[in-house]
Amino acid sequence: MMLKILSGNQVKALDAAHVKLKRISSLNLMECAAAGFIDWWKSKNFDKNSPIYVFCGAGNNGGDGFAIARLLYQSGFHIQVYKCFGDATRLSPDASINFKLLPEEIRLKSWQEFDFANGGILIDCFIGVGFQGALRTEAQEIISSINSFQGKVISVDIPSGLPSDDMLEGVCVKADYTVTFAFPKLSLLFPEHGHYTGDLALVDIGIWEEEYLPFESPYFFLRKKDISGFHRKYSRFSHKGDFGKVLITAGSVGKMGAAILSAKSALRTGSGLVNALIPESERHIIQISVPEVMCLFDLPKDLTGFDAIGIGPGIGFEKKAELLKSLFEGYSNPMVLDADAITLLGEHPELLSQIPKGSILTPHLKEFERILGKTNNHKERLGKASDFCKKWKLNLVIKGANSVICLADGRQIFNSSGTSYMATAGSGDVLTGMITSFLGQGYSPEAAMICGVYQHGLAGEIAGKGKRRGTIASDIIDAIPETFVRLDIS
Ligand SMILES: NC(=O)C1=CN([C@@H]2O[C@H](COP(=O)(O)OP(=O)(O)OC[C@H]3O[C@@H](n4cnc5c(N)ncnc54)[C@H](O)[C@@H]3O)[C@@H](O)[C@H]2O)[C@@H](O)CC1
Ligand SMILES: Nc1ncnc2c1ncn2[C@@H]1O[C@H](COP(=O)(O)OP(=O)(O)O)[C@@H](O)[C@H]1O
Ligand SMILES: [K+]
Repeated sequence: MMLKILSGNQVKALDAAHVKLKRISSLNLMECAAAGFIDWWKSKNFDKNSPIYVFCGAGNNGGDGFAIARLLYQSGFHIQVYKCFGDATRLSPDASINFKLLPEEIRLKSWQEFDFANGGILIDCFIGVGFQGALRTEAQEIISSINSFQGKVISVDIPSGLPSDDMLEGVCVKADYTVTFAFPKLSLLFPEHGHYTGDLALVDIGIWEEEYLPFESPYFFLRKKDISGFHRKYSRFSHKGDFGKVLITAGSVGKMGAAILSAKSALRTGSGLVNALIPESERHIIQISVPEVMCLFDLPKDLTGFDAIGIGPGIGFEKKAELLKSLFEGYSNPMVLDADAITLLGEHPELLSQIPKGSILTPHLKEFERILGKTNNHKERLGKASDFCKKWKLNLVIKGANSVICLADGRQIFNSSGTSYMATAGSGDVLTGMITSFLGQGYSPEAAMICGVYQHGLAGEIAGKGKRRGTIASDIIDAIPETFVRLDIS
């Protein structure tokens, strides 16, 4: 089971059902959230001498803030709590109890008394998923002031002012870190909001995935623990035929790197046999750099012997629409379409209906526009992707941070692995090779995308750890085998 991403409106009902099931109080759950935050805090090793300012609203997000302030105070940190509400405001019941539990020494001052030129750490517990309507004037002022703070800002559950399921319209807190509870709120995964959310951490507050079952949502969050269930098991007697024979159609004059990267990635992901369809004039470069790959110079008449086909990286455009057509005519199993193949589909929409059902298209945002048209934002993009997948019975991987796997049945799965060090030429070619390889090993399109996308991100993390912005696509390939080790996949 994968973690469901619910809407902000569903959170109250989820919490209420959880509290009932576990026979605890909502106050216990708030304490659990605060304790989870403290665990994350400890993992960060923030400077013990740094002053900490906790900005609290009157709702349960503020309640989290009071509890966090108490726990940090007990651990010896220098805390001051600031209230973002007037004296006459009634606190939510749990916030009120946590307010009363605050030690006398760190009792509240009003946010207006705070000098935003201060340094240190500001914990933003002003507004959480209970944000509704348009921000009131004072709230706008508070948020703009928080954004003028010179130190680090940590938002609890969600940056205050960011709607949990929609695009930001007004102002919201710009956080360096967002520590969110139970599941990532949908809007935290939109690229447009990256500037506001900062680094994202997910804190488990003890709600099991089964407890999400009664709640409808097409969105899921893919984590490390989900991956092994999608993998095939091999036996001692497995032979190379069991690991699949794939065809990678990639590269052209001047772009043979794309073919090398995709083909090598397929091998490193476990394919038994990798054939590359390339221009004959370019054979030396690939045969020298990846001797394990066999080269073809013309599309074979019979394609049925291939367990999977991946097409697109660096193929160029000359006569390639015809190539796509021939592939679609000669092959009826799901294939992987990337890069130039996607651009060609944008120019030849009449080909969309001929793509084998269940195939996987892996566009980055620009390529996405070429087949699905312009979108104003990620929310709209997800909607268009869902309609497209259902209409054509195809799957999409919308690439980027938190790549989204869009399935033909409408489910959309956000990936959690990866690093910005992967924003480097050729890393998409690596993904094409990996997904094609899993498809060829007999994985369903869903399993191939899930394992491919997650492990691609994990390989990027492994490669990026030591090489940071010096990471190149070949480093990601070199790290693929280590991903099987980390996931304990034999
Ligand atoms: N038992 C629970 O329900 C739990 C809730 N938790 C926390 O509770 C939060 C949700 O709490 P609530 O539902 O009380 O809501 P919030 O505390 O997120 O939001 C309500 C507060 O925001 C203000 N606000 C809302 N819309 C506004 C607007 N347009 N302009 C200005 N101010 C506005 C309200 O006046 C109120 O003070 C979560 O984000 C999470 O941080 C966690 O403690 C986990 C357990
Ligand atoms: N900031 C990021 N965080 C995580 N992954 C990223 C990030 N930027 C890029 N990636 C990943 O790197 C790959 C880039 O693919 P693509 O844009 O096709 O590159 P190229 O065309 O150079 O091969 C995608 O899989 C994408 O998810
Ligand atoms: K907040």
